[in-house]
Amino acid sequence: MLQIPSRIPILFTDDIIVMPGSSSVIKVDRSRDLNLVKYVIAHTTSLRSCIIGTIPRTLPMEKPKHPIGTAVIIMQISGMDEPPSKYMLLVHGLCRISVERITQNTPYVVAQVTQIGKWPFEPDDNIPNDGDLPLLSSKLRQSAIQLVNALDVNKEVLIHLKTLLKKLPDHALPDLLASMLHMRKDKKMEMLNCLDALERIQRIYPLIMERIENVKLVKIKKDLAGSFPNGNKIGKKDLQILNEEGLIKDDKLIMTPKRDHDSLADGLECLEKKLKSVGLPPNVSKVAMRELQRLKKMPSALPEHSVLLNYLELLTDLPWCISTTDTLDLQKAKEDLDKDHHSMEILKKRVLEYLAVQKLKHRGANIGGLILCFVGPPGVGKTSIGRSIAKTLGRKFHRISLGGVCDQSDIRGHRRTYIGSMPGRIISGLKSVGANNPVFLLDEVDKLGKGLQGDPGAALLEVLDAEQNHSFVDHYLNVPFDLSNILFIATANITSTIPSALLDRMEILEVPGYTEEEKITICKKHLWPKQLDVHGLHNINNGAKPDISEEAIKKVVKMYTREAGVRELDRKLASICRAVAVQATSNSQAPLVDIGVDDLPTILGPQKFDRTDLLILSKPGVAAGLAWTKTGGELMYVEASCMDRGQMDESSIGKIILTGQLGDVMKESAQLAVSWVRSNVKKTDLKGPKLSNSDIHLHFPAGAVGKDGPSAGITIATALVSLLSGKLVRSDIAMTGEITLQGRVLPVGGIKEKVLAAHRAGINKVLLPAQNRRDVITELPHDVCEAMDIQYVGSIEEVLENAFLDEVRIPIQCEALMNNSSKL
Ligand SMILES: Nc1ncnc2c1ncn2[C@@H]1O[C@H](COP(=O)(O)OP(=O)(O)OP(=O)(O)O)[C@@H](O)[C@H]1O
Repeated sequence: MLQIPSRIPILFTDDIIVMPGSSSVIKVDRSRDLNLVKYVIAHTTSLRSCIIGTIPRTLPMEKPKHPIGTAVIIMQISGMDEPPSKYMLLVHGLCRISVERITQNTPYVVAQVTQIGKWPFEPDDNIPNDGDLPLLSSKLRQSAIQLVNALDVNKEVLIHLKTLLKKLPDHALPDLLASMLHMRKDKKMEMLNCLDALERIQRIYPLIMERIENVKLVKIKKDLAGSFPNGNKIGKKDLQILNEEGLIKDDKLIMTPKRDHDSLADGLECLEKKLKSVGLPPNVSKVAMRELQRLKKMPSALPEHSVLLNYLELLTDLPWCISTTDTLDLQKAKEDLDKDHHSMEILKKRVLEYLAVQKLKHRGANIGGLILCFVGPPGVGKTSIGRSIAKTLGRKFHRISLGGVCDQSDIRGHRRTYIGSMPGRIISGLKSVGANNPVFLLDEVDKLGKGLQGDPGAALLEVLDAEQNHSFVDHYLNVPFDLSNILFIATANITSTIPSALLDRMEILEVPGYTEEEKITICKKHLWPKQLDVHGLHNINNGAKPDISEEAIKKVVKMYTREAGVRELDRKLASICRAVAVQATSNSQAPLVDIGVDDLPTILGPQKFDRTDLLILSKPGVAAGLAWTKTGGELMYVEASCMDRGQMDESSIGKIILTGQLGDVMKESAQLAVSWVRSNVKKTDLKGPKLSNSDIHLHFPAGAVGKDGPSAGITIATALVSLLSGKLVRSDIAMTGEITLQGRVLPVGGIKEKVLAAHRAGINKVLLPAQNRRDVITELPHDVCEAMDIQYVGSIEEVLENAFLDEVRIPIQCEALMNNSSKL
């Protein structure tokens, strides 16, 4: 027995009135309704267990005290979470409800409701089985079957409808018929508000009879059409004839279906013409024509009708043979790219190479689909250079944000078997740009999720694979579309979370963070003029344009931001522009035209960072390392401490305690460093605690941020040696490098980011693995190389030589090995 909960979430509907026993598609795009989808429907484990109420929206003056609505279950949900968010819900009506009171208004509406009646297929004891009702009901059932017989529908639909009409209990029949008939909203609302079963039958019966008449008339009209001079249009004279033949009542030809039918027929004709003119490939055209024929035979009242119509319209909207012409002027392209973005030389070079090849391709050469992937910290311009590449090439641009996408139908679309199904983002994107060779920016490809609904990464593989993507089949479209002309550009912060098969198909281009000098130039040339534009400050007070001094920019970069990219810097400039705008529009103050260092504290508040806020290492057991994170390089201190082993501990060696959310590789690296220290610092004359008698605790602040990778190896070893020797590590030195059991120092990644982070933090000396010398030469800007004292180390011994203020004499056991290690 169906029991509706007494408190259920409510969805207000505009045009749709859901009748009990019928299915409807509801569009959800208002914010409170979107919240309902996000917070309630998306969180249920099974969609069908989620019962909500739908209430038709009424005008304020006719608002009833206890509105009547329908309790529904959700059958299917589809849509986009990307702004502007929009969902389509396929719902099935259960029974009427009466709203007693609204108990919650935000973030979505919840109401206390009373259930009215039962589920259509449940026998209702309150309905009398003698008297007028069964009699009228059987008449209605016969008429409904007569109407269905008269309709021009295919055999299966006919059988289905007739079985349904025969099976339905008396009390549910009028509701189902009301959902099938074309009725005005107010009439349908009256049906919903009508709580008496007999009265419902009395209301629907004349409508069914009228519809039977209309269908008959349409048929007669069709038969007679040839004999009228106007073809399908019936004139006054013709009406006279029809009247004489008794086919017209009260001088009126009530033909709601006639109008629908005609406009529909016109629409279908138009659609057919379009399908023939958009250049569908032969195999697609065959499918389209077959579906069109099916559509023509289908009654428009069937939900599948609109599904098929939408599908065919999509076929006409897709750019099957529309493409933009590439601008292949290399010189101009270089100028354009330089104009939009400072630095980023590797990227620009690669784009120019691509253009050169494209130019040759036009002369007969051929290259496979190109997929570039820009990897780098946030705010370094990965997305915006993608946009500028499209502009340079003269192609359309479309951005697809993949962050958090965990359903493969987001990429490949939903199968068309359900109402409310939609194509995937690739096909939707092509529809919106209207050209088949756009630049598609797949943003945040490293944040693709994996959910119960399949792996979107696998779906992307098919999109990006040059071998397959010339015949990509979207589930909704169900015919192949050639994606090989699209220039795909992906962006990511890190490569480690990109599925390896996907990574394999992309050409990785690293976009490292900027140096201070680069940031200042970007600010002067790009960000400041852009912010002036955005804030309408290009022309304040007699053409004067606010200017910001280089010193002020430098201070904002150094003291108010600490980032690899320029996003925060951009935000700070926006704050400055807002302050200037306020002054420019207030009558009491003179407009601020030259912004200097002294204006910054009033506008931006106290500075956030201080060059001198580096840790002055005042205790043994601490060393500064350099870490690479997805937001750029960072200075990371490693802390080591020793304590007596616990009484209960029977083992011969002390424990190693690691804290600071370390990944597996980093844990192993810490163990390696400890083992090296244990095995090489034995016969010691060191003053600190003895390793063999102690538990070692290594901590990596900040504890809440996850860390991984082997590059902290030499820093951990240095911190331990400092602890054991009681000597301080130099405060002005930072290091990075992987350690081996033999004490060799191996190369690590992210060198540019790490050195820049040290530079930003005011550290002047860094220890880097000898094998990373090449990266420093090729990646680091000259001014940073000049400013930094970079020491290359091949063994941990060399690290220790450089890391301490006074020389630390460590009696290393296998000295010969250590001395040779840098040559290994
Ligand atoms: N080299 C540059 N020259 C000019 N402007 C730049 C440069 N680098 C970044 N910008 C500007 O910085 C802002 C942020 O860039 P963008 O949004 O493209 O960063 P992103 O690397 O895509 O970041 P995320 O990884 O967070 O998506 C943009 O306004 C962009 O124009």
